[in-house]
Amino acid sequence: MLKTSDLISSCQNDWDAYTRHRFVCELGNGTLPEGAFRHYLQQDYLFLTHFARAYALAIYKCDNFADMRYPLTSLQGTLDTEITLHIDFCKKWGLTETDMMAIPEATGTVAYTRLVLDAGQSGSLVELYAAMAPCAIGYADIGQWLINKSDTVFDGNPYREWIDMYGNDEMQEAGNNCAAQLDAMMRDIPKDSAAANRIKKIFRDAVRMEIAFWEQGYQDA
Ligand SMILES: Cc1ncc(C[n+]2csc(CCO)c2C)c(N)n1
Repeated sequence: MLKTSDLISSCQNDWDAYTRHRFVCELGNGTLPEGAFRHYLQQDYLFLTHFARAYALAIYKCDNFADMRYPLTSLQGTLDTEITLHIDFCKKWGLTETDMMAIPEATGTVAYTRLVLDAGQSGSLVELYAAMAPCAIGYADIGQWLINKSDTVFDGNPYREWIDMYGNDEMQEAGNNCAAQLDAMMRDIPKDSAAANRIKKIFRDAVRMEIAFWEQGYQDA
């Protein structure tokens, strides 16, 4: 039966390009140009707005109370942890929340978020989760990798809070829960079925969007 690990291995090159991207390495050793990080943060604020809507859409698509708990908890995590940290970060970098709301969405932000929302609107709940999974699983993987990487700089790294947030236990748990939820939903889908191929394509497209999201930080800064 189809598993999250199959989705990753079916696009391993793209997965590695996403989770080991130059942007990630430069965050880790503190050499990322400030403009690239500022641009990323601004766009990520807008990204998270739509990602929160996608969790709300997942709640809408659930047909029982028990299933609603997973997207509800994730939505709360996004609002309470990630968005709060972004707002604090932005203040530190001289941007208010009003400034951030007024910034136009970059094309990569529009492309990624609308791809996720379209997967949910036009597809099933499992397809929506497949589009959302690279986000939580990938960032947990990145956070843990950076925390353990020998050349990661902690003291004096301007991006340290970012590393600490994505490397902490709560994020690891969020990544594991996301994979477990997806595994449970794909339990009855045979590996080489048409349904499996559709899910693999959605997952891979979202991974490609994550790569483009890192890239746009450099291009538009
Ligand atoms: C482009 C982009 N991709 C992934 C994340 C990480 N992230 C967003 S929502 C969420 C789930 C738990 O809150 C996680 C881990 C990000 N911030 N920006």
